Amino acid sequence: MQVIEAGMTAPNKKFALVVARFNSFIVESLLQGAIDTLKRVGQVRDEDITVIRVPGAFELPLAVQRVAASKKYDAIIALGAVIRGGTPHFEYVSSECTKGIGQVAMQQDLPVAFGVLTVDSIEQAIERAGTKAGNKGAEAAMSALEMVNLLEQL
Ligand SMILES: Nc1c(NC[C@H](O)[C@H](O)[C@H](O)CO)[nH]c(=O)[nH]c1=O
Ligand SMILES: CC(=O)[C@@H](O)COP(=O)(O)O
Repeated sequence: MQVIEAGMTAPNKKFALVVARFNSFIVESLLQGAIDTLKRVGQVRDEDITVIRVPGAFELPLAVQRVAASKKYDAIIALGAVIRGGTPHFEYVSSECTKGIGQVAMQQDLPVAFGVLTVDSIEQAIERAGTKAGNKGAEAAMSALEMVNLLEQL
């Protein structure tokens, strides 16, 4: 049996974090969690981390696509927080964001970690942005670190 899996340190890799500004009081915690993970776990240098900001989650896919096409980065981490309101708008924003980001990863053959919260309430968002349910930004960074190393072995 052969098992292929990868480590988490990536000291010579470049990472782009594409960050939605909407619900910034949540997303900034996701961003800090992601950056902390890249540096502390991945040993990624400060100069190898780039943050790109967009208005909201709906704009993430286009920016992620442009960043991927630049061929400047080894992985992308998309961060945002889509919080259900009183209309079906949540469904459209979250589905288009999710689908678009996934398509970029496949089309560009590049690790694109999904760190976008899609939650029913602010409380759920807070729980997943560094409190009792962890930090989805940090989790996305862990995925990016592993995938960068794994794809080099495939
Ligand atoms: N309601 C949320 C949004 N809505 C804004 C859209 O993402 C987009 O910026 C707007 O429709 C203009 O194109 N965005 C989030 O990131 N989170 C939300 O909860
Ligand atoms: C995800 C959204 O777009 C949502 O926050 C907007 O709220 P509403 O559905 O009340 O307009």
